[in-house]
Amino acid sequence: DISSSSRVPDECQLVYARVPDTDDQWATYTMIPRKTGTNVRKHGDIVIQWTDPEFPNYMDDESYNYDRLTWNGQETGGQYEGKFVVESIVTGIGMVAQSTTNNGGHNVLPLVPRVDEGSLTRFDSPGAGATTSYHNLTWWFSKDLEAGDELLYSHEGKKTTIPQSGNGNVRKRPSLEYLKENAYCMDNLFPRKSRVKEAGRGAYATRDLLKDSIVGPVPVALVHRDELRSKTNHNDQLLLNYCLGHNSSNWLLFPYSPIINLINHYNVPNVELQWSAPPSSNINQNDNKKIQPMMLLELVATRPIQKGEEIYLNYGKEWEDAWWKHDRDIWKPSNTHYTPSYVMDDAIRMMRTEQEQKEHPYPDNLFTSCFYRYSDRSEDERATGQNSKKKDSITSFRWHLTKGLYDLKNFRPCQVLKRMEDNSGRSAYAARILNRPGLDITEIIPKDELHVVTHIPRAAIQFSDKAYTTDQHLKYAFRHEIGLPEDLIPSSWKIKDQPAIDA
Ligand SMILES: C[S@@+](CC[C@H](N)C(=O)[O-])C[C@H]1O[C@@H](n2cnc3c(N)ncnc32)[C@H](O)[C@@H]1O
Repeated sequence: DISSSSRVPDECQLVYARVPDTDDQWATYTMIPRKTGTNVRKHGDIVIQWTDPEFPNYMDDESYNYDRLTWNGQETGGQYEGKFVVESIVTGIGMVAQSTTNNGGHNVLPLVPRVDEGSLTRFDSPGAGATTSYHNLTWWFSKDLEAGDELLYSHEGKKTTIPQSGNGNVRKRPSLEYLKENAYCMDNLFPRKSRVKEAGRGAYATRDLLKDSIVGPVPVALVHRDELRSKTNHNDQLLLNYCLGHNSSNWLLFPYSPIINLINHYNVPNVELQWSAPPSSNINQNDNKKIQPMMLLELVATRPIQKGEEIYLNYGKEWEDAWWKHDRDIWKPSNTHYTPSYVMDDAIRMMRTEQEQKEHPYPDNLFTSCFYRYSDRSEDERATGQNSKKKDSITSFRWHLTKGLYDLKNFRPCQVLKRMEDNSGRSAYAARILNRPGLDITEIIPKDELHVVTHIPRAAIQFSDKAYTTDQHLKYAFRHEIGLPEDLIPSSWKIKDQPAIDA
């Protein structure tokens, strides 16, 4: 019996609540007025890259949306993690805020995530590759908001089975009293390096939390185990480590509210999970392309938690056994030379030309990319391209900054041909621009065209990791879902005729 007042502490600024007068729509609301340009929260979301997803055989249906939870990988910088398709799961604000297709109707915008290994390296850590390197994707307000306003982000292509408003109609602002009584606080947690060795990042309490109070809402999406088996790779998808499950069921639950995904395992936990309302038993498991009813768990404090304490969930004995086995018997340190792209970008100020790289190659796992928009060419420049009908025509373009050019979707492979100095004595480069999978059609350079761009500043060139070379693809990366107590698994989801998966 939790008194409603303990759900939303007075200082809470961000809440999750059912939209008034709807059955199944949930939204994220601000409890205080907000100013344009300020951050939604100081810390951002993590991003999980789902690489080259595959249709499980039995889901042989064109409309099956493996991308129902996701953004296009090129929006988060994940485009090179896979060979063909990369879907980015922006868990947190990217999923609990409503998306609007209403042009200009949004009031929050995302920044790009930071990329690093979070101190777990492949040379010395059994945890390498078991957690995501994409983190701290922060959001900012693009409009002033009043207390009680709903957060809306702009997302056209997002398919989703998570109940969403979709149409982006501006709804009546609920009263603060309604939110105080019915909402869940969503800023009780913040991210920081975990105190657990090898665990990566962790979740910490923003404020003192009472025993039995709700630490946060845990809306979950249904994911099938088959979706997480990668045929391209020897290993399961990284997403598995962020899912809740039990080996009596092939259905996994992916929690998607802010910071919840960062909670680590400890066998003396300070929180546990419970259903807010038991999931409706009429969920058609084999039909999860359809809109699923909202499924919501609650994270409850099992003892008083002090501000600044790390939050721990007991992932269960099976998870712990799997981890120790991994640590003792499976993991091996990497012994080949490796420099990730973000380290190289800090280290190298002057880019080498293709010619220079013959003598002085970059590490094998890297290549260079440029921020460039092919569709920015002027009429004249287009004409030169079209007139030279002969094969292997060379077209050239002078790089200049246009609005949105540094969006990650404009990031594409390029080969540095020449280094020059611009008028102010800074290095600038000429590079051949190449295609990659996933580009918009207007961005694809025709096969026989050699498209050279001059005057590219160093800042518009960066190192990229080749597909399947980053830590999340390591052969020995740990993979195991978080153990959900069996009594939380609805009996209709349990494996009946099929043998249980051995984990
Ligand atoms: C849901 S994630 C938790 C967040 C993760 N620490 C991060 O930085 O993204 C689960 C993963 O965290 C790591 N982890 C959690 N608890 C751990 C522990 N007690 N010891 C080692 N690794 C742990 C494991 O890699 C596990 O697969």
